[in-house]
Amino acid sequence: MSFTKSRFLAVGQQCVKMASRAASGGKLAGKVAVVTASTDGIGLAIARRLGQDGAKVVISSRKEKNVQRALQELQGENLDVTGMVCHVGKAEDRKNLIQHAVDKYGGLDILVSNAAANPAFGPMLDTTESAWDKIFDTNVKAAFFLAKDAVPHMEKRGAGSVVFVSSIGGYVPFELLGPYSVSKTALLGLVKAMAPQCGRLNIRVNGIAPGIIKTRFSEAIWKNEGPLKEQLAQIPLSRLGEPEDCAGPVSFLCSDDAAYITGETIVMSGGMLSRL
Ligand SMILES: NC(=O)c1ccc[n+]([C@@H]2O[C@H](COP(=O)([O-])OP(=O)(O)OC[C@H]3O[C@@H](n4cnc5c(N)ncnc54)[C@H](O)[C@@H]3O)[C@@H](O)[C@H]2O)c1
Repeated sequence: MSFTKSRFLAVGQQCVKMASRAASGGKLAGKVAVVTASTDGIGLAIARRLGQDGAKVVISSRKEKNVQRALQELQGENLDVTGMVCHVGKAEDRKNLIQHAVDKYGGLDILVSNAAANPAFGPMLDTTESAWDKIFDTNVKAAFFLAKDAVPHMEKRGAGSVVFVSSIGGYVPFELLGPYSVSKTALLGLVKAMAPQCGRLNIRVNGIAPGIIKTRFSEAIWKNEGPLKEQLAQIPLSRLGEPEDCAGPVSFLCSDDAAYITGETIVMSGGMLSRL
């Protein structure tokens, strides 16, 4: 089957599933979720899916115009969403984002930490200290401190779910994305480090590790025939991932279906990780 035809069929199946999810009221009904960097790509798909599954969702990104565009799009789909600007590297923005969810919707049940920076592409030993700091401040430090701000509100609800967006690069580093890959390895550790203390508060902490997903981040691969062919040869499912391939597993992790899952990271790479 051609790539386009299989994608067409996958989209059709997704539409059928969306209709049945809406009809059932949604497995996240009554939950309040915050998703960072959610005006585009994987974050937007996650926000949309949590909303389709019944959650009230607070979206965010660094630019007001992107927040407004995404809000219009999601509200146009009849989803219960609000949004605000949040640069996750700024402590005040992180606190305001969590507080916005509590003020607007009365509490917080779900946090998806999706924002990531990647200013350095090239050999590991060419990494500058400022690039290293930016990557680790955004991808690791901000992710932890946002979760730390969220936990007391989840504790008040008696339960909660935190999901960190890592990468298959966290398991097997991409050679030319060294510091980024190490930051994603740190998130695998953060999931495990937070799970015990949070578990005693009935707050579950998990992660996802996407493979190559078709977003702006990976366009150097999918917009060029050579690299695309090379990568597809390593993916048993013979296609790149779509943002929606990440969204379903996140919704599952945040739902009661995953009530006994914590400290884990789910890989969605079309089988690629098993080949690396
Ligand atoms: N696309 C892929 O192939 C892929 C694979 C594995 C993991 N991921 C991860 O998925 C997540 C989403 O990536 P994506 O592919 O949708 O595209 P992306 O890389 O464009 O998403 C990252 C988002 O984070 C935002 N961001 C960066 N710094 C920020 C900050 N300080 N505050 C708030 N937002 C900030 C960016 O504006 C961008 O929208 C990232 O964590 C990325 O590392 C992506």
